[in-house]
Amino acid sequence: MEIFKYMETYDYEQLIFCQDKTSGLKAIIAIHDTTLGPALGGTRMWNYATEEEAIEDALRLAKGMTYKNAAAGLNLGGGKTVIIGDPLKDKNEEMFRAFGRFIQGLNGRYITAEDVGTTVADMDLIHEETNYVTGISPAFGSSGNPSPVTAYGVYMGMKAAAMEAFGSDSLAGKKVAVQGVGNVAYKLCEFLHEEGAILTVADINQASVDRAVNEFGATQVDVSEIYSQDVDIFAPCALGAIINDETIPQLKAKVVAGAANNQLKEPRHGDKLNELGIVYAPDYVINSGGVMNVADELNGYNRERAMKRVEGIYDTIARIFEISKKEGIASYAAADRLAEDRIARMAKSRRQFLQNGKHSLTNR
Ligand SMILES: NC(=O)C1=CN([C@@H]2O[C@H](COP(=O)(O)OP(=O)(O)OC[C@H]3O[C@@H](n4cnc5c(N)ncnc54)[C@H](O)[C@@H]3O)[C@@H](O)[C@H]2O)C=CC1
Ligand SMILES: O=C(O)CCC(=O)C(=O)O
Repeated sequence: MEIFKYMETYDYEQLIFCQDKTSGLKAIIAIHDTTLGPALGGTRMWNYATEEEAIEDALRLAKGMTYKNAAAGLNLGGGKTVIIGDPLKDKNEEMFRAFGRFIQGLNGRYITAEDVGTTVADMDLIHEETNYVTGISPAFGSSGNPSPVTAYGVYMGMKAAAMEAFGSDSLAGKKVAVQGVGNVAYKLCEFLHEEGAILTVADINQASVDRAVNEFGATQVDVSEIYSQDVDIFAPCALGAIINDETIPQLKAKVVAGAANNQLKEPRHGDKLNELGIVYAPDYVINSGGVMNVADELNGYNRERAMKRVEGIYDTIARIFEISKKEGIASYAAADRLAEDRIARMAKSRRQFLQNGKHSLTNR
């Protein structure tokens, strides 16, 4: 991989490698764009097969956060960290504290949070060394685990997508197939069940499935059968790249709305959904409740204020469908346009401010 070429092509600002021999820390912090503010994005811990794979993941995820934060209306840029290692075997206190010191060294350019493989307890360790961390324990006056809030945002976004597809945002009686019933989807299923939706679930973890079956009357299907269920809504809440050439022909659902990041294998798969008249709620918008929640900590956490912002995901998704129809583009492209326009407007207004400042200085 030619790193500088890649960074130049996709406008990355900074890539930082952090190594600590004592703890075994090998972390890569990618900062994509800080036009809107400091880069905020979680830390993923994963057993990457190669260093190149880890770098690519960090870069790809950081760019995703630029778009997610911009579309969410946050004054934050995009960044992400990957730690190379097995989250079940390789974690230790020194590792997260060493990582905290590296973050502190960036003096606020990057703020971290949880992601796959990291927990609130890990964030608390980072917090021993730096304040540039969110998603720490409620004991510190913070927001804690973001998953239930993410789930509420997905529920709101799913309602907006139902409005678009069915002319009503009521999910009562709607059949929903949920792929993966982990932290986010468990809570999503609770919201859906309370409203009277009929649930079908699949997960590689039988205990997670059993919980949804017992508590919400869900029907279990094999993981390979979740795409082809005769349902109204497909909610991907596990893996990325699950909307692809193999799965699209299987879909009977009229709506795709779920929590998973990077759902489209390639942009053309979003175009295909659009051609088929399947309403797709763009992933980084519908799942932005988590980041809205942790970002609220930066102003002194207020649950009510955070939830109010998360509720707004309904309107943002509805607006994206409007842009999509008006411009004749797929919803994923409309979401990108919304995010890019906001960044461009802010960059312009900042430039004007700087120019004005410079003129007044020159005139003195
Ligand atoms: N937790 C949060 O606040 C946020 C989560 N997301 C995304 O939402 C998704 C879910 O996140 P969490 O619930 O936190 O993760 P999780 O790890 O708690 O849940 C994922 C579930 O998917 C299951 N799974 C894995 N492979 C599967 C397969 N092939 N078929 C069916 N199920 C499978 C796992 O067993 C697990 O139960 C992820 O893509 C994550 O990146 C996005 C934004 C925020
Ligand atoms: O939700 C979080 O914990 C942090 C934000 C983030 O990294 C994400 O939304 O993917």
